[in-house]
Amino acid sequence: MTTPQLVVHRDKELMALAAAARLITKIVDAQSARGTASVVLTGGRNGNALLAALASSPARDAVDWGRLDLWWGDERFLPEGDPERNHTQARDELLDRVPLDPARVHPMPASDGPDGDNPEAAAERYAEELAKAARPEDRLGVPAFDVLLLGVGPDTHVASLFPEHPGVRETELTVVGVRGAPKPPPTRISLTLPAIRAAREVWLLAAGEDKADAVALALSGPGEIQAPASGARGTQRTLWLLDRAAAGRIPAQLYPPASA
Ligand SMILES: O=C(O)[C@H](O)[C@@H](O)[C@H](O)[C@H](O)COP(=O)(O)O
Repeated sequence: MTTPQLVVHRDKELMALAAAARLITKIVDAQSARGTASVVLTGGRNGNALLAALASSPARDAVDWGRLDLWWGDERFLPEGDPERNHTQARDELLDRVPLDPARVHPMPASDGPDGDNPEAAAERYAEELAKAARPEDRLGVPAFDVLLLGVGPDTHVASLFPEHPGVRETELTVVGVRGAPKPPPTRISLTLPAIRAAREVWLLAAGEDKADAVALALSGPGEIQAPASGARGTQRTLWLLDRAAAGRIPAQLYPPASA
């Protein structure tokens, strides 16, 4: 697994702007090399701040929006259009403002969809959608995402994989239903760590003093069951995008020398 790389920015606003610029460049490079790009979005304040920064970036339309595949790392299992859904928030921040190809935008199922209020069935449906999009050479029946974004919770959760919960222990399925999540709402759908680890690059976003303990813990080597963020690694790159407040308790030997 790739060793985590750390980049520390002055504050959360600058982190969002810099992460958005980084993502634009990544997508442009992928589209130039392969004619397409795929990104997995995350919910939460930092994930949404990145999308907002992307939407207002002067370089925004360097991206060929019609050749971008968008997936989600997790979703709150609520009715379509619910303001609490990550998909709804992503649409408000970015998706409804750029000319995406709707066929290439893959929201996770809603609780009023074909599977009703059964998160396990909805998770299975999403796993099938991922498998259909995967190429023969992709591992696990998951496309090799160019960038998979993850916010990091104060308990070191990523997506909807919480410490010591069943979802973080899953080693076979690529998508799981989550019940009784400590972070409301309690019912969710989430990629599993094996699916997350199929991504070329995994970028973890953490800003604010309330994340300092989680960042220090996740980087200091406990297992992924106790600290799910520590198991979120890309096949080519694992990048932690932090602000100084969230980086405040990282062990000295890990603190990047050239931090902003
Ligand atoms: O559905 C969700 O809530 C997210 O996917 C979740 O994993 C989030 O990214 C983290 O909880 C960090 O959230 P903040 O960035 O708001 O702290």
